[in-house]
Amino acid sequence: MNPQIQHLYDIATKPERWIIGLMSGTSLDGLDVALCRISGSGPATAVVLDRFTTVSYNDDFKEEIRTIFAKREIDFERLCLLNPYIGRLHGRMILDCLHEWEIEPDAVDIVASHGQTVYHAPKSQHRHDSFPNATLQIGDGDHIAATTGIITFSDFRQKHVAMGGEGAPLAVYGDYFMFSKKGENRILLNMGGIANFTYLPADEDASKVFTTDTGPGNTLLDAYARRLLNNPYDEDGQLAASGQVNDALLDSLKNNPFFDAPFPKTTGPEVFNVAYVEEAQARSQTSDLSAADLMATLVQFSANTIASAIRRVIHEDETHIYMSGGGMHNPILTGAIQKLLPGCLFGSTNELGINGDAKEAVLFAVLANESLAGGTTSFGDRQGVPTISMGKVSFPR
Ligand SMILES: Nc1ncnc2c1ncn2[C@@H]1O[C@H](COP(=O)(O)OP(=O)(O)OP(=O)(O)O)[C@@H](O)[C@H]1O
Ligand SMILES: CC(=O)N[C@H]1[C@@H]2OC[C@@H](O2)[C@@H](O)[C@@H]1O[C@H](C)C(=O)O
Repeated sequence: MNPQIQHLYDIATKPERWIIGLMSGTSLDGLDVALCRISGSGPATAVVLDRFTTVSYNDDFKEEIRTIFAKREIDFERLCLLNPYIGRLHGRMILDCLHEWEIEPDAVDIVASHGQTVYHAPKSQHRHDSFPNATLQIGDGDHIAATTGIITFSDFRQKHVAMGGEGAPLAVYGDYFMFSKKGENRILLNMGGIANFTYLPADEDASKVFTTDTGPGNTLLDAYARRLLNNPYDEDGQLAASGQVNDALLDSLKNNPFFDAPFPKTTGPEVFNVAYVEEAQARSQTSDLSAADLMATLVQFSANTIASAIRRVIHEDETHIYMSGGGMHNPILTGAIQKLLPGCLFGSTNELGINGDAKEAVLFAVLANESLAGGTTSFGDRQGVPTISMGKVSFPR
């Protein structure tokens, strides 16, 4: 037997695994690195988030990714070059984190890497009948494994697509395993570039849980913060707070079939981008709106679409909503959502033991753990939540 297979088997049978989860999201702010100690599997999964940091990307690198990100036409050579480049960069970032934490790489059992999404194309978006749902993440796992010497799981989304899903959202699996609670209806709301929520019913029935994207979270806010403020984001929603919501533009922004489509569904910055806003402005004759009013309207757009999606599944007051993702730090956004859902109890996943900024990186650690040591939970026979094991294995040598 290849000794690396034996090593993988030994990891799968350990009572506790050290797994580093990595997420590089649509906000392109940096690489989230979550060192987790995980025992058990399925609903018995227990996660201790031992260390967490976000390693910021420098401006040149962000610009480099933006040249190929969420665009229909790109420099194909750049895409090809960035695939190994990002893998190696993420590998080096892991080693730097471990050095800082004074942890030897061989103490870590597995790296679980999401990679960088460069294009997301569910059928509802690409509309080519003869092609399946599609999504593409780069930053190849072989390069992470070779750079760190740690067995790496990567490219988690393709199995979901292979089983008829859209490749996202995958949060349903991790949220169910980590945060489901008998007797309490829960909503886990993540506000990254794109917002999504997971519904966890009080009866803990796996065949009812799902996660759906709701539309933009911060992606439009960030795009306009770059344009209007020359900042990566509108810190604490300060610009938005100084403006007034424009109802004509808000209505025009909400005019998209994505919002009425059934759950679960996914989207991305391929749809919700500056061109989308400019078209909505042209339709509503609001192209000369002030920077502050535009930002206020964009925040309200995210808040309205998040709240109305959640309202479609909550039937009782006092549903607990646990927030995560960078949007939870924007008080104008969270304030608007709370106003739209007055009966709900708001908190963050920090209260459930997982730092909200780390939740998505932890998810990939949990998915790798499940592929190694679980795989027995059935999510029923439903579209969008296939019962699957995800991630491709890269050995270091
Ligand atoms: N203090 C703050 N005020 C306003 N916005 C903030 C603040 N802190 C973080 N954010 C927002 O959070 C974003 C980062 O969020 P996060 O890291 O969750 O996104 P992501 O993981 O890249 O996205 P996705 O989940 O869509 O892949 C920033 O770009 C910014 O918009
Ligand atoms: C294709 C892709 O990268 N989608 C991301 C993105 O960021 C948020 C939202 O859009 C979600 O669908 C997904 O990530 C999370 C981790 C998920 O799959 O659950």
